[in-house]
Formats: sequence, C-alpha cells, structure tokens
Amino acid sequence: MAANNSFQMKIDPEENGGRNHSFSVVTNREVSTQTDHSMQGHSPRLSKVNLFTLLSLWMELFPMKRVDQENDKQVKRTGLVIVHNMKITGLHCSSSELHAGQIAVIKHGSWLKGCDLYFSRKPCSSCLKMVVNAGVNKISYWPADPEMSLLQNETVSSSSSSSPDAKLDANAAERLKSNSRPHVCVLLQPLAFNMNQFVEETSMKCDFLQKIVCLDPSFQLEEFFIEYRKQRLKDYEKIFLISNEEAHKGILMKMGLENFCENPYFTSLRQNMKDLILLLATVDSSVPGCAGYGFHCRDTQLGDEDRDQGLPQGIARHCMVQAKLLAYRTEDPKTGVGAVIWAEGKSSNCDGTGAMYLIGCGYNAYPVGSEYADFPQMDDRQKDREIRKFRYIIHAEQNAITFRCKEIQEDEKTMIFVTKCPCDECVPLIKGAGIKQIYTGDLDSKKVKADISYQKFGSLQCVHKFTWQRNPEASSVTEQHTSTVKANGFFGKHHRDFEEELQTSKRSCVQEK
Ligand SMILES: Nc1ccn([C@H]2C[C@H](O)[C@@H](COP(=O)(O)OP(=O)(O)OP(=O)(O)O)O2)c(=O)n1
Repeated sequence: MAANNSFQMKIDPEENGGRNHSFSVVTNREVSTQTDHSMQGHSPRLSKVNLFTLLSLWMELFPMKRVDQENDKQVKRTGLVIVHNMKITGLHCSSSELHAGQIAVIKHGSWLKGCDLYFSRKPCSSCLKMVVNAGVNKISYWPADPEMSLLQNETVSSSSSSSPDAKLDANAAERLKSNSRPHVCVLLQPLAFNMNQFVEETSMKCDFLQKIVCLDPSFQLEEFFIEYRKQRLKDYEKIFLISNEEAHKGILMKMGLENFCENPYFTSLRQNMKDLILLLATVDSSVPGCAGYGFHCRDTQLGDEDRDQGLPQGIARHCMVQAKLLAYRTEDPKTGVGAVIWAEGKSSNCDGTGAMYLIGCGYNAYPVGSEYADFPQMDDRQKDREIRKFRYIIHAEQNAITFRCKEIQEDEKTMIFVTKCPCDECVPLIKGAGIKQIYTGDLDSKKVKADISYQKFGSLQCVHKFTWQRNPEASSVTEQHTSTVKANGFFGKHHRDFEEELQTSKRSCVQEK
C-alpha cells in the first residue's frame, strides 16, 4: 500500500482500480479542457488540479462579516470548488450557519452527481455522507487541519488534545472514505518548473501594480511587493499549513493519511503545500489591498446611487484574484488573461459569499478540442499576419460567457472581473450578455494594435466600469506605504481583519476627480 501511494509515483486511481484508496497523489498528470498537451517552450502554467485546489483555499478567505468569524471554533471555515467535466460550476465557502458541503447540497442538489469537489479542508462526516450520497465522482481535500478541527485549541474543552467529537468525526469520515464509491483523496501536483518565479515576475508586471507605477513614479514597486507578499505568506502559512511538523503528522494519521507521514513523502507533501501557498500569496499581492488603490467608477454620467452599487473593495479584490489565478491556465504563449462572472441575488443566502453566486469563469485559450500547434501563436511583432494568434484565441471573457454554469438574470446585478481591459471583440459581448458591471484594469484602454484593439471600452455605456485606480480620498501610495510599514499597521493585521477594515472604511465607487 505504501509503495502504491508513493508521492513520487504517477498514480491514476481509476487505472489502479483504486477508487477507494485512502489517498492518492497525482504527479505530472496534466488535465486540460482545451489543448491537452504540455506546452513546451511556453511559459509554465498551472495544472487544473492545482488551479482548483488554489481556488478552494482562496474561497476559504472570501471576505466575511465579523459575526461569521465567531462561529464554533472547532469548525474551521472551508472553501469549496465544484467541477463538472473539468469546468468550474461552483465557488463556495462555509458560512456562520452552514458548512461548505451543506451549501453544495443546498445549491446544487442532484446536479452534484458526477462532479469533482475540491475542499480546502477535509469535510466533516456530516458533509461527506451527503456529498457521497449525491453521487459525486471525486472529493479532494487540502491535507492540513480538517473542517472539524483536530488541532489542539484552547477554545476546545479538552485541554490536552482535540475534542472527542472531532476524533469520532475523523473516524466516521475515514470510514465513509473507505466504503464509498467516490474517490476521496488528496490531489496535489508539483508546480511546473519555474512556476513560482514566473508568477512573481508576471505579478509585478501586471496591470494593477503597473498602474500604480504609472501614476506614482516614486512608488517602490519591488520593495512594496516583497513586503506585502511576505505578510500575506505569513498569514496564509498560519491558516493553511501546520507549522509544527509532528503536529501535522499527527493530524495526517488521524485522517487516515499515515503513508504521507513517511519520508520522502512527508517532505514532498509539505514542499508542494508551501509552493502552492507561496503562489497564492504572490497572486494576491498583485492586487494589493492597500496603497490607496482600488476598483472605482469614474463614470461622470452616474449619480451617487449608481456609483454606490459597487462592491466593497475586499470582495472586488477577492474576485479579481480568482481571475488572476485562472489566468495562469492560459494557452496564449505570451499573455494570460482570466475572467470570472458573479451575480448578486435578490437576498443574502446561506453561502459564505452572501448573495453572490458564480455565473462562469474562463481564461484565454485556443478553441476547445484543439491540439497544440493547430493554430498560429505569434503576436503583432510577427510581420506575417497569417501566423498571428489573434484570430484563433478565445478570450477569457468569451470562455466565461460561453461555458457559464448559470443564466444571467436581467433583474440581477451581474459583474465580470477580468485581469486585462476588455478588447473591442469582447465589449459588445459583455454588454449584450446583460452584464451590469466590469471590474478591470484600464492600462490598455484606447490602445490600437494591428489585430486587437481596446478602443470601445472607454466609450462603453450602460455597463458600469470599475477600473483599478487611486482612491481620490486616500493619501499617496508612498506616504501610505511608508507609514504602514513603519507603524506595522495594515501589514501586521490578520488578513480578514484587514479585509473587513477595507470593506467598511472604503466603499468602492468614488468618482475620479
Ligand atoms: N480582456 C482581454 C484582453 C486580452 N485577452 C487575450 C486575447 C489574447 O490571447 C491576448 C492578447 O493580449 P495583448 O493585447 O496584450 O497582446 P499580446 O499578447 O500580443 O501582448 P502585447 O501586445 O502587450 O505585447 O489576451 C483576453 O482574453 N481578454
């Protein structure tokens, strides 16, 4: 068994006849919707499995109201990604009243049949039995402290270890795992070679940070970025990694993952986890939640009421980071773009995302089913227009609209978050689809290139544009940065407090002066 579950081995649980294996690790097994191949010679890209895992972690951090944080301390907040036919059909997180698995059952019901579920924590037995019953295909979870926390915790009555209930729950979950039809496992893949370095470089060059540089030439980009990421990394390691290795092994044992406790598997497991956490912290830092910048509406035609329809900055940033993660699945050899569409329902619902629910998401890629080298890949620098990529690549927004999992309702607020300014091909699509708000960067706005131009965005009417820009009410970025680092203010705060502070203090839409 130990050899079969080797961390270094390429394991296909289905081929192994091992649907019920206690765990499996898939290494170097790329799963793609579109061009199903490794794109040698191109920038490294995220595997689907890692993208879903990262999104599940990120969903755990969806900005929440303070009251939700006072939840039962034994139950950890959990993020969840629901995938059907390798396409994301749900992004959720637990709320003060409901666990992520319960929300999945409420929101998706029998549509869960055949889906793969990625949890940011091993779900408790109550959730596990319901999603197993719904006929899901696969359940993957992040191998740290489970939803029903097994960590020693001062808030838990038993002082020496986890509570008896948590232990009973771990045993029941283990039994459900072993006796159930779906494959319940830990799916983590090593990142592509140089992936973290690539993400760091592209994050610093991204439209959001570059806009700050454009508007404030004294902005110390690198210094700011490194410091901001350091803090995010510290926060996320605290949430998603068990710092004490022995405690981590103890939890893995209790979750039935004893084979992960042996070396070299344990070291590899932790390294994979740390690499993914670093990637998350880096991507998060490319849309920084301070420095006086945010998504603001500068449409002078709008009244105050319309401008106030914007999302709290913490939520807007959160959705943009989702889009940024998606962009690292791009098939464009040069420019990765991600898009995610959310809608706000009429009333707040049971989900940790409040009234917001996912409509669809995507990244720029060649048409579904195409193979690498089926289509041209060159850009404008190539004189021969025949071999340029632009007429072949499907844009992030186009994929998000095409493969949406829910319909866009005329009477609801639907919002698209896209990591790059929508081009002239996409602007009419977004408007025609009934999307009411666009959150994006406008660095490329008004640009005209030979095969792609960004002229229509500026004059787009009837869709509110929330572009990344300086909040006119905030002090300069340099002042803020210096004072925050010196005073250890924002930087020293826990991410959620920080998000909350942003939400309450700065409502988004502020007219550019
Ligand atoms: N809102 C947008 C904007 C662009 N794209 C995609 C379509 C192409 O895959 C790629 C084009 O990006 P650029 O306009 O930046 O063109 P290049 O990739 O050639 O880069 P540049 O001209 O900046 O060097 O991005 C997208 O999906 N959604």
